[in-house]
Amino acid sequence: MQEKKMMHLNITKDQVGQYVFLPGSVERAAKIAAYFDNPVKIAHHREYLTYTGTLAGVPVSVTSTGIGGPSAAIAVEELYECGAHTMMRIGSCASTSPKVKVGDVVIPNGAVRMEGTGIHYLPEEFPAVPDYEMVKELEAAAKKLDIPFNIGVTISKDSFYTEVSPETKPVYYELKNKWEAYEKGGATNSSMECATLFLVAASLDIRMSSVMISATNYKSYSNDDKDYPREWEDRAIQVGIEAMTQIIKKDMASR
Ligand SMILES: O=P(O)(O)O[C@H]1O[C@H](CO)[C@@H](O)[C@H]1O
Ligand SMILES: O=c1cc[nH]c(=O)[nH]1
Repeated sequence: MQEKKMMHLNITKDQVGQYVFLPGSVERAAKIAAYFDNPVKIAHHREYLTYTGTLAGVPVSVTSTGIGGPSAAIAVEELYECGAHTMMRIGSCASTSPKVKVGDVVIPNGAVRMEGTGIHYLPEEFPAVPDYEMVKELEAAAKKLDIPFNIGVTISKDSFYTEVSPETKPVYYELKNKWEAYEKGGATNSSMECATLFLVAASLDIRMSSVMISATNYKSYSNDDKDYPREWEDRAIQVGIEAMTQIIKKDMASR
């Protein structure tokens, strides 16, 4: 009988590793795969581009998740069904604090749930947090590579332009108050998938974390592609690859 192929990712169980990187963008998936040994393109269906290779001799994969929680949740569910148990978002984010400069690496230790997919998994009072051991490995990797980093609360929102230009939106009164409150609460950055990923992972009892590159300086938004700091993306990728390699090695040693 032909093996089941997942409906959205177009992958089968034997085609992916148990350790998976989750960038938002398709382009970043290819960049991450370039760090694997023997990367092979597995499938590209909708926003989901998957490569599999090895790190420390163990099969690893990367799957792009597209933009936002709904598509990211689908990726995690289908990868989990194919056997993955340890996943890491390698993303980009916006700084919401003077503590985070453009090009800094950000490692979330919790996420504001300004998103809708997570409520389909766990009630609103449940915290969206990454796996603690993975956060520690990411911190160690950033220190080892001497890359400037911030560990802090990330804001996960379902909409891009309500943060970039909130004053143009009918519910500005609410957006303004919320963003001010998040900043006062010490949130250091924002992006669009972390809370969902942390909550879906909690509901499946698998490990999830995130490492991101700050694409903006505090309060200096630009939606002009020429201002996007692609040259810094490799920093987040390097930290993620190093941390995942150490996680794999520790897992192998404790078997
Ligand atoms: O660069 P990625 O990983 O896609 O992350 C960020 O970029 C997209 C918005 O431009 C959202 O997906 C946001 O989370
Ligand atoms: O400005 C940005 C950059 C990345 N991700 C976001 O959500 N916003």
